[in-house]
Amino acid sequence: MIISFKIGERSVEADLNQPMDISIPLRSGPENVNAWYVDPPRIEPHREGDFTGSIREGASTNFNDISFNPHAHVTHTECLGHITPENQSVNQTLKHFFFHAWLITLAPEKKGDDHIISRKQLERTLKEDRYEALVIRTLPNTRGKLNRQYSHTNPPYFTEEAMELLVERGVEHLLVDLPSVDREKDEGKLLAHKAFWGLNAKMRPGSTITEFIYVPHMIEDGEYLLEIQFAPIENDASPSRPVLYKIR
Ligand SMILES: N[C@@H](CC(=O)c1ccccc1NC=O)C(=O)O
Repeated sequence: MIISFKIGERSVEADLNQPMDISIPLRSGPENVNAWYVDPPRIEPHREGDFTGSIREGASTNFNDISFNPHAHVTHTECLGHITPENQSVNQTLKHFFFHAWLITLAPEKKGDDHIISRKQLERTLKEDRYEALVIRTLPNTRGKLNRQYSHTNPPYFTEEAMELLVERGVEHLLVDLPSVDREKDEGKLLAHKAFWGLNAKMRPGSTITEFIYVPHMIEDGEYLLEIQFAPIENDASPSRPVLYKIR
C-alpha cells in the first residue's frame, strides 16, 4: 500500500509495504540485551499445581508467562512518569503514532572516562530548525547492540546542554540506541531526562524517549515517516516497535 500524505504544505508518499523495523526483540535468557543489573528476561510455561502450559508437557496449548523489565531488556518508549513521583502512563501520553522523523548518526565524543553526545556535536549535525521526532544512531554500530550486557560499562550519554538543544529544536519524540540518555551512574541526577521533559523549565508531558533501538547500517541517514507502536500497558514505559518508512 502506498500512502500519500502532507508534511506541512509538502505532498509526499510512503510505501507501507517497506517497513524498516528499528526495535530490538525480547527473547528469553542471557542472550537478551541487558542493563541496570537485573537478571535476564524469562519466557516460560505457566505452572500451577501439576499443570505446565506447554504442549510438549501435555497441555492443549502453549501458555507462557513472560517476565521482563522494559527499561532493562528491550526497545521501550517511556514518558515523564519515568522520573516523577506521580504515576504517569506512556499509554495515556502517546495518542497518535505516526511522526515526521529524521535519522542522524553520531560518534559519541570521549570526555575523560566517558563518551558523551554534546550540544556542539548536535549543532553541527542538525540541519533543520524544527524536528518532531529525532532518531539517533551511535557509532560504532554493530549487531552487538542486539545482545550487549551494559551493566557497569558506562555507556555513552547526552549532556544536559545537548538535551536543551533538542528541546529548543522542538523534538517531541527522541529515539536512541543506548540504554539511557543519562549517565549509567549519576547519583540519580538524570540531567538529560529532566532537561528533555522540562522539569526545571516548561514541562513537556507529551514528549517521549525511546531507548534501546537498533538501526541497521543499511538504513541511510535522512527523513522518514516514523511509526511508534507499543504494548498498551499503563506504566511509565512499555516495550515498543518503532518502524521507519522512506518518504518520497
Ligand atoms: N543513572 C541513574 C539510574 C538510571 O538512570 C536508571 C536506573 C534504572 C532504570 C533506568 C535508568 N535510567 C534510564 O533510563 C542513577 O545513577 O541513579
